[in-house]
Amino acid sequence: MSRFSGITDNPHEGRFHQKTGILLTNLGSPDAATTKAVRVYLREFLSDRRIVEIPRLIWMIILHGIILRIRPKRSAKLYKSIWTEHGSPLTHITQQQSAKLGTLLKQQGYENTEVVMAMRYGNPSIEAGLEALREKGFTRIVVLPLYPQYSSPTTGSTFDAVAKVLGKWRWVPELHFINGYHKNSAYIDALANSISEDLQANGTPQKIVFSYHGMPKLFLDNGDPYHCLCLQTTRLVVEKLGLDKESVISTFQSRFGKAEWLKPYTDEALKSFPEQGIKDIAIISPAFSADCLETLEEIEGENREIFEQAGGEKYRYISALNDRDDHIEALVDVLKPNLG
Ligand SMILES: C=CC1=C(C)c2cc3[nH]c(cc4nc(cc5[nH]c(cc1n2)c(C)c5CCC(=O)O)C(CCC(=O)O)=C4C)c(C)c3C=C
Ligand SMILES: [Fe+2]
Ligand SMILES: [Fe+2]
Repeated sequence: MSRFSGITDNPHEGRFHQKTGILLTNLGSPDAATTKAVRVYLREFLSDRRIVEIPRLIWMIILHGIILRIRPKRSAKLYKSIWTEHGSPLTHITQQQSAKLGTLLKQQGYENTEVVMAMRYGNPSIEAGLEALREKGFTRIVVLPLYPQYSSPTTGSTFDAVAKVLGKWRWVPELHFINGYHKNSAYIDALANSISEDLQANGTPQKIVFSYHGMPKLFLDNGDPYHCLCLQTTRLVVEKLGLDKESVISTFQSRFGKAEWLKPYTDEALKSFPEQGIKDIAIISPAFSADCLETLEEIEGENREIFEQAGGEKYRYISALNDRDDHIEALVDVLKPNLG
């Protein structure tokens, strides 16, 4: 058998058309909200060298000896609390985004495009997504990871997965990899719109918290730009809305393990607000392009409780951009320079 795979029924001229396949990716979820499915998912996720950088042998002992014995049960319970009739919110919303993006591209005149969604961990896999595009004859592929702020554990890891698959292909496609869009003006507009809609409906809170997914501080120290890109997104949204700088804060959530992560931590900030007299807040998570465990359970549930137990009175979560029209328009804007 050959080392490299290919489609062998090439109709010669037929495969050289200028069609662009778009692979829309996100992080991924377990296949079900069960301990077993979560264990499979976490094994793949936490074995990724971009996610956990501690020496391999030590990490494998910790992962298989401790974490995969304890965490799946706990995480499955959390997943159960957010699971819907369509399954994982993250997967379902990514499917909706993918369908709407495909339609909007066609409406805007990009007839020769097709969108396929894939997940970095779990299903549908990046390999399946790329294979589907190859089967359909796309020899030009744009990969758009739905992480506005580049980071090595997310965007970098998606690149690894794409490269691993394409490294086995005989005919490597013309590849465009979008490594972020944290300051794209249409993305900033969509965030600003979602905030101003909330302010109009619910009034202006004392503080707007921009809570980004965290990462070990060591990644920043070693050159990961994510922290700076997050702060830049916040600044641009604040400027767009003409907000007072003092009325917003950028924080980092979802700590994992004992090492120091990016600060300030969301939960600690929320706990400290009421004693400073800040009892009315709105919270938004711009790094999540779709609602998921980390927003629906952690921000909506756990963090609300922390704030209220500390004496907070009004707490509202502003949803991820999900399949809002202005979000899908922003994705088209991000894609445009790569559509040929
Ligand atoms: C272990 C280290 C982790 C790093 C570094 C990390 C970075 C990171 N993650 C996202 C986006 C998401 N993460 C999600 C879940 C999740 N993240 C980690 C760990 C790290 N993430 C774990 C172990 C989990 C699984 C849930 C759990 O068991 O607690 C999700 C949600 C997935 C879902 O199914 O809903 C997203 C999305 C970003 C943007 C990021 C960047 C620094
Ligand atoms: Fe994460
Ligand atoms: Fe920074």
